[in-house]
Amino acid sequence: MNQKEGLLLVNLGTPNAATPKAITQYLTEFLLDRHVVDLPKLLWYPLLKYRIIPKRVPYIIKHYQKIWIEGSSPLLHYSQLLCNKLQQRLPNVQCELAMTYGEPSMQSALNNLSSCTKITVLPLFPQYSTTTTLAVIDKLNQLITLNQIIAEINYIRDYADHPSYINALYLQIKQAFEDQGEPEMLVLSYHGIPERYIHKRKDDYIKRCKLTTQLLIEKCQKNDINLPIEMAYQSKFGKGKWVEPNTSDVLEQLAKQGIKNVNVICPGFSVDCIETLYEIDGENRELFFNAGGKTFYYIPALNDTDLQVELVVDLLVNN
Ligand SMILES: C=CC1=C(C)c2cc3[nH]c(cc4nc(cc5[nH]c(cc1n2)c(C)c5CCC(=O)O)C(CCC(=O)O)=C4C)c(C)c3C=C
Ligand SMILES: [Fe+2]
Ligand SMILES: [Fe+2]
Repeated sequence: MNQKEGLLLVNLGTPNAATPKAITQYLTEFLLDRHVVDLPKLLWYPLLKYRIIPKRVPYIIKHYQKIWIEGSSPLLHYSQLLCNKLQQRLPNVQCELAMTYGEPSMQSALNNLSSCTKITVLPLFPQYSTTTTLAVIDKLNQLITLNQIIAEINYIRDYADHPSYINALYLQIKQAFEDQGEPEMLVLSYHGIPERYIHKRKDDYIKRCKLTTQLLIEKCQKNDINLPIEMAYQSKFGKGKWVEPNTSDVLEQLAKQGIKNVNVICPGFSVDCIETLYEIDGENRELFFNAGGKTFYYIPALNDTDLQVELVVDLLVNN
């Protein structure tokens, strides 16, 4: 039988326009998913619709507008560029992009892959989490049942400790240091999660982030990059307790302790998005300067670089 192979890249999702309507639609779909927020629906739905969304949308719309690239959200822009480059690099594999929330939908990507007999699914989250990766797997499994898909499906659970990923991050850091000079301190900032998910769901996300950090530090030290490296968690949302330390607190403390020059990299974000371009390179940069810091450089995500393309090729080959 003629085997046709497909690769399905899945990222989180993002508004399709920097307008109140599009942002409302995106946030509503995303935050109603029980993988993301697990409060009882009867309580959460009215709170989200009448309190959180009306407050959040006017706040983040300005941020989205500032970072918008060529008519689209950076998350979609870079994910699409990556998918296009992978298609050129792998002419015998059909490459498709989907988002867990919004467009391009997983249903449309599966329709496009309907002639494939084997599909590898790569959630673009280097560290597994029930809030992101499991949301992709559960949604896809529902669609597979609904559409009676019989192709062989392989999921890549995560790649937090994959040598090609660690090497790509290391090379991205090395390049930044060559271009900008080595800073006094490097901060690794990962997206946070509510602390209760670690125990309630046995989410091993924090373990996976710590493993990436440990391997990256070892890789840097083996290659004579010996500056102090700290890890922290960003993007806290809502009132409950999230994992710590918080990136903003760490940066503020560093500046107050007299550290003048930092670089920040966000290893958990495969492509740049509002959380890296605005929260880190906008808000946290300003906070660091206000606390006494002098130089702040955000090291870009792997995006559609050759490093990221080759990383995905390696993940596919080893699967
Ligand atoms: C309870 C709320 C949230 C959890 C849990 C959460 C986990 C989580 N998110 C990412 C990656 C991304 N999140 C992004 C945006 C974003 N995240 C939340 C909330 C939770 N995330 C919100 C409300 C938003 C929207 C922006 C905002 O209002 O601040 C994005 C970027 C999307 C974009 O449009 O650019 C990414 C990527 C991970 C990896 C993660 C858990 C590990
Ligand atoms: Fe998030
Ligand atoms: Fe944020």
